[in-house]
Amino acid sequence: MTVMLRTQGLAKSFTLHLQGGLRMAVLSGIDLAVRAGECVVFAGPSGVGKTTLLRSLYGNYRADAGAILVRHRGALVDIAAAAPRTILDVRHETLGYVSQFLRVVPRVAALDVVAEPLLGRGVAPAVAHARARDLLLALAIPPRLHAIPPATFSGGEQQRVNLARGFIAAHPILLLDEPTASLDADNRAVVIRMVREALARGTAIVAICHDPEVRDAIANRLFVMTPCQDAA
Ligand SMILES: Nc1ncnc2c1ncn2[C@@H]1O[C@H](COP(=O)(O)OP(=O)(O)OP(=O)(O)O)[C@@H](O)[C@H]1O
Repeated sequence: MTVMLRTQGLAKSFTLHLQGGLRMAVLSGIDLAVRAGECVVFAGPSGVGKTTLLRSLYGNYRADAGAILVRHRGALVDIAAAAPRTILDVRHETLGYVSQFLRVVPRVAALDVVAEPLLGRGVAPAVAHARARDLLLALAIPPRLHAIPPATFSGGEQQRVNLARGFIAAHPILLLDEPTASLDADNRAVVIRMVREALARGTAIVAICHDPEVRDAIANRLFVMTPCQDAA
């Protein structure tokens, strides 16, 4: 299958300004390849750099060295070297990210929060809202909550709104940060089904997932990380 995402020699360190500019190496020599229809889950001890790697893949952190190649409109774009405008373009069309927590926009109803990625692609509002409604219902968000801004929702409800928003645009590559952390068993099962359906459509998925049951259910492969050799 086509490689959708590949890193080559990726390195990332943080500069600790409050510690006199001390540099802390977190990632070095990371070579990762993820194919269409494959789910790779990061594994390794707490603090090894799983979140740092996921955020780097999304372009949130600037890499110190190496490449992050993403298949975008049939060509490979290096996220590590791309201009901000290009990164936004890649995120819009190709690279989705579902964080653990919903970034709540004040006064925007849950239904609109979920429909927004489709509306941004020019999908007709009736179609986008119908799809958003279906996803919210599948994730057990009842209709009475659809018109309410999610600011007051429970942690689990917010996470499910976030998942619905993350899955609605069917990005070819999806980065998932603890997609089931606040969910009960029924909703975990729904998320597992959504991930498997996305994989069957050919989506390439990279995930951080501490729940062993969910991990076993979605992972085709573990990417085992070990503490950076350069770390002090
Ligand atoms: N913005 C930052 N500035 C400075 N140090 C950071 C920053 N983000 C992460 N770190 C450090 O980088 C290391 C890796 O953190 P990261 O959150 O990537 O680990 P993780 O493997 O995701 O851990 P966990 O499984 O506990 O969530 C940690 O030592 C952390 O303190």
